[in-house]
Amino acid sequence: MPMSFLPEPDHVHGRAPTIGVLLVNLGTPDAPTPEATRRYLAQFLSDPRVIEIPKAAWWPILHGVILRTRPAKSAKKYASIWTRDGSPLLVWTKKQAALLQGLLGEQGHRVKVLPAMRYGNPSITSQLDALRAEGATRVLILPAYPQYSGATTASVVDDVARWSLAHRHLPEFRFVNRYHDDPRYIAALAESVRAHWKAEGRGELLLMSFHGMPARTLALGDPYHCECLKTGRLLAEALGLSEAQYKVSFQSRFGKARWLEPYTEPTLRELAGRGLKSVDLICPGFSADCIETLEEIDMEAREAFLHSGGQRFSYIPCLNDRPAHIRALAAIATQHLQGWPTTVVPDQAQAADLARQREAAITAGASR
Ligand SMILES: C=CC1=C(C)c2cc3[nH]c(cc4nc(cc5[nH]c(cc1n2)c(C)c5CCC(=O)O)C(CCC(=O)O)=C4C)c(C)c3C=C
Ligand SMILES: [Fe+2]
Ligand SMILES: [Fe+2]
Repeated sequence: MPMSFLPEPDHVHGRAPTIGVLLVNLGTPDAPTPEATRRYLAQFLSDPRVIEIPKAAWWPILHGVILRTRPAKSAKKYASIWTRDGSPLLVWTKKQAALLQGLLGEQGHRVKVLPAMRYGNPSITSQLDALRAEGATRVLILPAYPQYSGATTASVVDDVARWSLAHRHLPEFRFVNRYHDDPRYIAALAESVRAHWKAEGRGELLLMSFHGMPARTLALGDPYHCECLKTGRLLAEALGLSEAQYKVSFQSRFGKARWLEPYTEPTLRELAGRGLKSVDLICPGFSADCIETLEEIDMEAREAFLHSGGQRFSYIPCLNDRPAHIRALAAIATQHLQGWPTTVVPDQAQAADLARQREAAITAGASR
């Protein structure tokens, strides 16, 4: 614990309390350059939730090898997907936050929704500061990870806890741990697949590729693998697919250890080798397109499939800003906001008026 806490903002009497929602995703470099990518990877890969290797063993590898070689390679990949407005992951997360605030507002919930990144910017800390400056007394943390994992969801909780360590008057926090089997999320995925099939035609198989994790995390009790499989099964059911018509795989292996299997790219090669000509690929665990989907899947995995005998590779984009996705997020947020006074609060004069009317109605009722 620190010896003292950061100064509190001046108390404002009678200010309507603000309710904040923080939509958090993983994070991304500030620019597609080796320097910015190095800063981002250094923060990301120093997180003990992400790399579960004792610091004494990991530090020399991270600083001596990985941060000397990977930033330049990753920066090139980032450059290949960068947009005029910046990194796709950040662009989508900002858009989702704005749309979510708009939809919740239309539904009568007055909340302030801000985007945040676990690594890089805008940081969770800076956005919690911003909410605090606006007088937020309650904050719902909504990690944009449908499937819970220690590396992602729990790491967001760690960061919120770190921010809390520096403050005296804490807002009330709530956390969404998962929504991997939420019917509205599954329906949004199914709708996106059907729309894609309608526009682009339908492949022989739907491959559902999730971000991987070290295989040992499953044995250690991480529910991630199980939740990915359940999302896959529910999506297949929603689409009426038989077991032969879909498959779940795991991508983005990092390091030399075994990760969750089957691996996406070898699976695609194998399927092509066995004569599969046409595949549709969706990444249901990513709520926004990012380097892992746009580069690793839609460029690298596509090439691997087509070079192994496949003829048609059709990538189904992430849910991004699709209306059904925003509706799902709004429904999930609303469920977790229950009991908090999000509905538009009348000002004090109006409130007094309403109270008088109510009083009069009760008196009138009693005298009848
Ligand atoms: C969606 C869930 C994710 C899990 C689970 C996850 C675990 C995990 N990731 C790494 C290493 C890297 N991931 C990288 C990028 C990245 N990862 C996720 C999501 C999950 N990661 C996203 C959304 C992104 C995209 C970021 C972007 O800017 O677009 C990267 C960086 C890219 C690269 O250099 O390849 C690394 C590294 C580990 C080790 C891990 C589990 C322990
Ligand atoms: Fe990752
Ligand atoms: Fe990757």
